[in-house]
Amino acid sequence: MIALGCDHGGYELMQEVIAYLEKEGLEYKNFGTFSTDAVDYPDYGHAVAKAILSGECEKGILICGTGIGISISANRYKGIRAALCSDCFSAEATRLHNDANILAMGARVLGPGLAVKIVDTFLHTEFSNGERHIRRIEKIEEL
Ligand SMILES: O=C(CO)[C@H](O)[C@H](O)COP(=O)(O)O
Repeated sequence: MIALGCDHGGYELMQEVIAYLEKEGLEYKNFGTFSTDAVDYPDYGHAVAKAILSGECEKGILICGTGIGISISANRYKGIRAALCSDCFSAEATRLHNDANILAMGARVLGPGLAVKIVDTFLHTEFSNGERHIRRIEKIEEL
């Protein structure tokens, strides 16, 4: 199950992401927002982080205008590794190396075609399980 969260800046791009997930038959739970009415991005970053930490969802996708505020919000939670990506190389690398559990994107940064490719890359790349990467992730989680 993939947890989705966005603010008003990310709402329209999230509709493209949802269309992709539905086409691929991937299950998701949408924590909102559900319109372009102005909201506060931390509310959605927190909701998606909590859904992952509770075990309800395995991964998350967060979108705000830049992707910055909503990823900062999610990364306040121990055990959350939210990666802000604007390219497919980073989306692949953050799964392989960081075992990122949330993909964050900026709707005012990316076009929908690239954003959907980034989502596809993120969701279809497994953690490498490399010893050095595990050691580094454990150091992140120590704090
Ligand atoms: O990118 C964001 C946070 O990092 C927000 O989407 C952005 O700050 C919203 O701005 P506004 O209220 O002016 O639409």
